[in-house]
Amino acid sequence: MTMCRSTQVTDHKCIVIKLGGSMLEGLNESFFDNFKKMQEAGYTIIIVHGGGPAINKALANANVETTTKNGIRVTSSEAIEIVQKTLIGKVNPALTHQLNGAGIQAIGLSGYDGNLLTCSFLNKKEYGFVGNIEEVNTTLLKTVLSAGIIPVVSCFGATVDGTPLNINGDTVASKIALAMAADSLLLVTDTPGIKIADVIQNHVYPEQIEKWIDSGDIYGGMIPKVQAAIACLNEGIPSVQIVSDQLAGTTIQRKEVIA
Ligand SMILES: Nc1ncnc2c1ncn2[C@@H]1O[C@H](COP(=O)(O)OP(=O)(O)O)[C@@H](O)[C@H]1O
Ligand SMILES: CC(=O)N[C@@H](CCC(=O)OP(=O)(O)O)C(=O)O
Repeated sequence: MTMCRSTQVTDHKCIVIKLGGSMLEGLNESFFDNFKKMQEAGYTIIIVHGGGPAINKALANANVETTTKNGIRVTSSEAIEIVQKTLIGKVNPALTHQLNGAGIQAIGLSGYDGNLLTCSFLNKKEYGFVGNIEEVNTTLLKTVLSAGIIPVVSCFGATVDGTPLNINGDTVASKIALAMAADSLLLVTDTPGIKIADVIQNHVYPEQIEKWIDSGDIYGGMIPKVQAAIACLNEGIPSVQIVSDQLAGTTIQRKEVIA
C-alpha cells in the first residue's frame, strides 16, 4: 500500500475530514477558512461527507420508510435509488460548489468515479443495499491531491459489477484515512464531541467507548463515529477527533498515549 504519511505526492501531512449531514446546511465562509489555514500549514485535505438529514427528507417525500441498526440505515431496493440521487445528485455538488465558491479548489467524487470505493454487500439479509468497502483507489485520490485539488467524496459505493451501495459516511472516512495512511481523522458533526451524562469528554480511549456503547450512553449516529475512530487507532492513526463546526470536541487516543 502506498501511503500518505510517506507519500511521494507531497511531503504534506494528510488529514481526512468528514462533514456530517447534520452540520452541512449551516456551513459558512468562516468554516471554510479553516481548510485554507490547514492547507497553509502544510496539510493535504480529503473531504468525505454524509447526508443523513437530506436522505431522510427525500425518503419521506417519496413515502419510503427506512430503519436504522447501530446507526446504519437498512437500505431497501426502493431506498437505494433515493439515497443515490440525494448523495451524488444533490449533497455532493452543493458542497463542492460551496468549496469552490470559497476559493478552495474541489472536485466531487462518488465511489463509482475511477472505482474509488469498490464494495461487497455488508450483509444483504440484515442491511439490504449497504456496502462494505473492499478497496479504495488511493492512486486516484493522490492524483487529485497532487494537482492541489481537494477530493470531496460522497459516501456511496458500488460492487465490481456496478450495483449501487449505501455506506455510512463515518465508515467511508475511516476506510479512506486507513488506505491513505492519513495522519489524522476529523469527524465534524452537530455536537462538540462525545457527551456522557451531559458532559463533553475532552479525551477518551477505546475501552471507555466500548463501555459507553454497552450502557447506551453512546447510541445512534455516534456509534459509527466511535467505531470508525477505533478502527483507525487500531491500525496506527495516532488520533481521531469528533468535533463541532468550531472544531472543538473529543480527542480519541489509545490509553497508553493519554496516560
Ligand atoms: N454520547 C453521545 N454524545 C454526543 N452525541 C451522541 C451521543 N450518543 C449519540 N449521540 C447522537 O449522535 C448524533 C450525531 O450523529 P449523526 O446525527 O449521525 O451526525 P452526522 O450527521 O454528523 O453524522 C448527535 O447529534 C447525538 O444525537
Ligand atoms: C448505510 C448508511 O447508514 N448510510 C448513511 C449515509 C449518509 C450518512 O452517513 O450521513 P451522516 O454522515 O449525516 O450520518 C445513510 O443512509 O444515512
